[in-house]
Amino acid sequence: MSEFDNASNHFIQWLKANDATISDSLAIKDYRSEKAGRGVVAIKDIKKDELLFSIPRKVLLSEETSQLATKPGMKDILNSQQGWAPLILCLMYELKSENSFWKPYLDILPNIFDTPMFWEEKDIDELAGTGVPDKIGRDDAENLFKSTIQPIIKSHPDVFDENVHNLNLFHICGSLIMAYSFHDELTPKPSSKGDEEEEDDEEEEEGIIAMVPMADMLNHRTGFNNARLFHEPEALQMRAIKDIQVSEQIYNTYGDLCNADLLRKYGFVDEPNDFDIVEISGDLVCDVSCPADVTDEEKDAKVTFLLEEDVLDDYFVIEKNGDIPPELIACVQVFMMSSQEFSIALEKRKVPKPKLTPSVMDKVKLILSKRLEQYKTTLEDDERMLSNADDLSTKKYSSILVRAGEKRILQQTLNEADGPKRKKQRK
Ligand SMILES: C[S@@+](CC[C@H](N)C(=O)[O-])C[C@H]1O[C@@H](n2cnc3c(N)ncnc32)[C@H](O)[C@@H]1O
Repeated sequence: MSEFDNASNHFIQWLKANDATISDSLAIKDYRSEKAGRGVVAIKDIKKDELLFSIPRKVLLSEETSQLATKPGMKDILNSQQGWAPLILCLMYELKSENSFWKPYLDILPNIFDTPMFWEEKDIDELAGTGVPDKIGRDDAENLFKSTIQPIIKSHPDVFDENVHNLNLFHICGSLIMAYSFHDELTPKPSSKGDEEEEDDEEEEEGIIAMVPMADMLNHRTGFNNARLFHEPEALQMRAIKDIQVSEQIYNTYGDLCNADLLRKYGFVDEPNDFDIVEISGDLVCDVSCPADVTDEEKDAKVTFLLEEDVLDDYFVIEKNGDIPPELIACVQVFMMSSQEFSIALEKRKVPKPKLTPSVMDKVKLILSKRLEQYKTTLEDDERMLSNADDLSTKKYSSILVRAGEKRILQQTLNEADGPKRKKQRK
């Protein structure tokens, strides 16, 4: 048996020895040939609602269960930290602890990732224009390490070794939490933490953030979700949500994610992906829509007004259906206003009803065209490269799929805008 399969078996035995139940209708499978690591496969037909496995909470790795919390002073430190910081500290500690309770689990987790966080500049450059580069957050992560994690590590040499518990390990743990963790809805966050100052939208979910061995062995494939994790009082239970045939892969869902987010968080993309979107920055909408002679003062006043009225955003999202968000239309209308019209709107504090008049439509089309110009290649270039996908590296292939997906939405929206019967906008 290969070392890879040995580690998987050891992990399953460890789970069972710690009161997890695992159906004999499934097995961990090596999907490395599909660049998907381990996954879970049905080895017998499975019926909808069937229990696939049940993981007792003592097996979850979190700030509630990690041995780190039992070290002098550590519980208070963990309780005082927000967001991912407590779990990052626990994971850093457990990963480097030879006698960790979770060793059979930690042994099967990766320490190399395909996410753009670890890409070289030249590879990230392939994503220019897409929603990915601005959200990689390498600097934010390193600031968290320097400002919060490293001081705790340095001031506790009895527990941590700053040469071992270093930035590299921090990045590994951050990536694991990004791609593997769950929110355990029924275990509340420790009480000393407010909900304020959360770092990321991931943290808005209820409950404590935890690593859930086995639940995180399921891969994701857009449109193929056939299992779901249920948070029961006694355990976390993965159940089939559809009939699953023998030899089919069992897929959890990581959410309704566009390819940009799948790549950024998980390092892979799906084709086709019905959840693809394209983002248009509020800045672009403002720059294109304001009259050429507008003063900076008036532009700022319009921006402030639209922000206060909750209409302007950092980004507007166009989904695959090509609907132009009504908020974007309203912003265009306000930016296009003359000084006099804007004074009246400001006085009445009234944002106009979104209406795609021909002049507004012209601006929207210009916004879409300018947005397309933000990419370094055309959609035709991308389609040509995708037709010779065998010649492409995985990074390049994923990047082209992300940018082509966005451009297709832009192009289709533009085509529809030019068409004789534009769909009625949703209100
Ligand atoms: C929650 S883990 C799933 C288990 C993982 N395959 C493993 O071997 O540890 C999430 C990671 O699995 C991989 N993955 C999941 N679904 C995938 C897919 N459809 N294609 C490629 N990789 C996938 C990605 O590396 C992702 O970051």
